[in-house]
Amino acid sequence: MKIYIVYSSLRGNTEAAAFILASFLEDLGLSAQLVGADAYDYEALLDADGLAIGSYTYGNHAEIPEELLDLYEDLPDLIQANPKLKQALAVFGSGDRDYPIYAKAVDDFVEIIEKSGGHLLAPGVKIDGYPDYDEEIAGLAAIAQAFLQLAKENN
Ligand SMILES: Cc1cc2nc3c(=O)[nH]c(=O)nc-3n(C[C@H](O)[C@H](O)[C@H](O)COP(=O)(O)O)c2cc1C
Repeated sequence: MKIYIVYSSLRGNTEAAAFILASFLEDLGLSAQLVGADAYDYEALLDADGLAIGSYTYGNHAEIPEELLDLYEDLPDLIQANPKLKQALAVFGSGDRDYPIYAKAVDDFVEIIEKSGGHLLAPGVKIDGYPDYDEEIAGLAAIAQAFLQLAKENN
């Protein structure tokens, strides 16, 4: 099962979450390819079996960072073009609870996936700063478990 984790991280918090997710997947016998937003490749995702998106929240209006906008805009097409990926999507990302709108990029990615007919394997995971709260780690673990479940169903 080819799972891609496409993420962006300015200060390392979302990156840490991406690494944690990748290590959970590995522990379950699944392999994940970590892809920084700058190396995002539409063509590669046409062949993917799963995609986890990691996005921090930025800007004056709790925005998706610019480097992830291509992926955001491509998602409706990708979901239509790759039926495997359509069934195997997940979202996580770091924010800061002190901002008026917390980790909205996670909500935005969840929304575009659902609007495009994509299936989220597990609820979006919002992470306050560095991923160290139990519920955040549990959310990432739930994503990994859901990928494992899917891999079993498809075998
Ligand atoms: C200019 C600026 C704007 C931000 N706006 C938000 C925001 O609206 N909502 C939020 O939850 N976090 C906001 N943050 C906080 C970051 O999302 C937070 O620091 C996060 O941990 C960064 O993740 P990273 O380490 O993966 O880059 C903002 C940070 C900066 C510097």
